Amino acid sequence: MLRWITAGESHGPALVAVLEGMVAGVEVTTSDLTVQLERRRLGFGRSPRMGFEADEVAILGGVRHGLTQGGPIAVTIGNSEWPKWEKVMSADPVDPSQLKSTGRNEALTRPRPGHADLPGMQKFGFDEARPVLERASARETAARTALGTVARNFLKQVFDVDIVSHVVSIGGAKTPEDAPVPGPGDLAAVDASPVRAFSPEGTAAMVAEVEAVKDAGDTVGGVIEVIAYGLPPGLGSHVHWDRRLDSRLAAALMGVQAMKGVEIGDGFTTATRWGSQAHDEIDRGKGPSGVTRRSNRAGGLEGGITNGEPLRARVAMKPISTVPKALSTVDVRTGEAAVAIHQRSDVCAVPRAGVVLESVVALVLAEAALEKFGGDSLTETKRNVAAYLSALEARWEGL
Ligand SMILES: Cc1cc2nc3c(=O)[nH]c(=O)nc-3n(C[C@H](O)[C@H](O)[C@H](O)COP(=O)(O)O)c2cc1C
Ligand SMILES: C=C(O[C@@H]1CC(C(=O)O)=C[C@@H](OP(=O)(O)O)[C@H]1O)C(=O)O
Repeated sequence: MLRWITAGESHGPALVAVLEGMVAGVEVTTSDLTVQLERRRLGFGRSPRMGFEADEVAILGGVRHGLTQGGPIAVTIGNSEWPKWEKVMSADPVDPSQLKSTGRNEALTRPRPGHADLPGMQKFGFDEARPVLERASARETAARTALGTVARNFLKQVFDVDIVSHVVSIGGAKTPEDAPVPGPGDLAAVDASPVRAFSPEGTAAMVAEVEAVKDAGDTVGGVIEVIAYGLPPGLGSHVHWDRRLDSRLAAALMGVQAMKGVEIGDGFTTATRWGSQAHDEIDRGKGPSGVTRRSNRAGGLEGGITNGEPLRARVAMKPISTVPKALSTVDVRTGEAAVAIHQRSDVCAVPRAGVVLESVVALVLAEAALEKFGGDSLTETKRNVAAYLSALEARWEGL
């Protein structure tokens, strides 16, 4: 069983993350983590913090001499701004009426619509939003990205899997329907686009959209596609709802802040098609499992099991909730109508969210791979994979 957990506040000293259940012998270095954390800071529309946040990453346990050891892998990511926030995070919040000017340790009593602020205050009995927003913040996705890097390395070293993502749309600006999607080696080209889109037309349209939104003092969401190349058939299972890989991927993807919809393969479009146009017909072929498909509308999953085709998931992200243009709220201190608190914020985090989504997909796929193939060392897992794949091929011998 692979488990991952994170802790830490957005403006606390550091984020902490642990990955438990990874086999020994996976090559991973601090610089691998740094590369992915740097990618997560990319993108047109990112927050001012992403310009200076250094993501001071350290591996504290579970890796020696560049190899996982089979024990829990512990990572910390220091927050560059901690010295500036230490006082705010330790002091009692001050009633805004007692402050001469707005200050950082002002009690946050004007909850922001679209954030966890108000339901979190109600649920936990807080009279201001700071304790909620510190943990609800998507700063936490840095921790999942770091752990996802270990999972990504494992998948690459076992199966030569490549996980890529690209932005399909931002607001009303879209990649053209017939534009090619990135292949296994195209991640650098996607990252070179300011909005992490694969088509030049899509990039131009989305950059213009983000600029217009920013000028209007607004925020915007979009759709990201994640694709995993190189998976064998047989990960996940049809036998029970919580073993289905599609349900597990959807939970992990929806578990990322601001994600509001997940579509596997052609998803909602498939619901409009007739059956003869909806599925992926099978031919004998030279694929690793002796068959090929005429299409990949299912996005690589049938019955909750990978079928050997590229796995495709599209994820809808809502617009950033901290809208510069004032949103109406109620001040919980006075009960009166008010304008929601606003601090610095992303205008559009869709491009960088793609890197987070790749990481959570890597974690779920690594977990499913370890369930299917087991092993305590990378060598053992690889041996099990090789035996399985040769049994699949042998199925067709003489036919
Ligand atoms: C990578 C990333 C960056 C984000 N940056 C911000 C931000 O700067 N400001 C903000 O208000 N929300 C930001 N969000 C979204 C909020 O955290 C999210 O709207 C909040 O958790 C409430 O959404 P939920 O109801 O889906 O959890 C970001 C989300 C992601 C994935
Ligand atoms: C810090 C990150 O994203 C943050 C996510 C976020 C939010 O409300 O979710 C609000 C902003 O934080 P701050 O209020 O400190 O400017 C973003 O910068 C990060 O992704 O590393």
